[in-house]
Amino acid sequence: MKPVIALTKGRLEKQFLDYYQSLGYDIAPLTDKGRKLRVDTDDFQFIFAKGPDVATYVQYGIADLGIVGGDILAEFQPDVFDLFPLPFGACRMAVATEAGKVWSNGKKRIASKYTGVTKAFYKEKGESVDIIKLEGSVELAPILGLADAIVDIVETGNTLKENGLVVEEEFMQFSARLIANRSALKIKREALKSVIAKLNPNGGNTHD
Ligand SMILES: Nc1ncnc2c1ncn2[C@@H]1O[C@H](COP(=O)(O)OP(=O)(O)OP(=O)(O)O)[C@@H](O)[C@H]1O
Ligand SMILES: O=P(O)(O)OC[C@H]1O[C@H](OP(=O)(O)OP(=O)(O)O)[C@H](O)[C@@H]1O
Repeated sequence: MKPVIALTKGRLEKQFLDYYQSLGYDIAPLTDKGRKLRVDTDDFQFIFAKGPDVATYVQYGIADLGIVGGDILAEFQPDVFDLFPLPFGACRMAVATEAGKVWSNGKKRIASKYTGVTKAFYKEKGESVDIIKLEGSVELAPILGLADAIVDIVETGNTLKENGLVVEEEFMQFSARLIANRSALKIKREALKSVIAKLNPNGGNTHD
């Protein structure tokens, strides 16, 4: 049985494919897959899913390995083994507000896709806030008056800038990560060891 890798669809998928190709793997079966969500290559079976679902497939052992953003691990804290960072998908978690925002004395309203991270961040600060969950385009919330600020990931800063927002505080840094199912690491140790080493940007020194 080939190892099963769950890959986050979209942005990380594209960046992973470049990385995977740079390691000498043939990416043709993965780029020519059409709408298929499960693809076999000579080395692996790949499944394509949204980030939080990648973590779920790995946690439940459907996938042996997963490629997922560190932001997803911070938000959902799945029970998986976090092997090592991969050299793509770099971004930061930040609080952002409208430029020149004047804070009132009331309880702040914070909009975010990352409600778990947001809650933990303000708890650590000892500040009580109202958190509003959004699914995307969170930069709209302060502009339209839904929230005082957002907590979101920032890469280039272009989305904030083009929407008149500025970073107030950055508090976490992420990249894509290789994660593994905990029991697969033990049971399929021999089969997984060499592929994990091959996917390791540091040449396999991290996990034995
Ligand atoms: N601007 C960004 N720069 C770098 N990494 C990002 C950026 N946006 C997202 N990521 C990373 O890529 C992962 C997947 O993001 P992506 O935008 O492809 O999916 P998504 O957030 O589910 O959005 P969508 O609903 O549009 O698919 C995130 O979990 C994060 O780790
Ligand atoms: O700093 P930047 O390089 O501009 O990147 C940051 C943007 O990228 C992500 O959004 P995404 O494109 O995933 O869309 P979403 O709003 O639907 O989550 C994130 O939520 C920011 O909006």
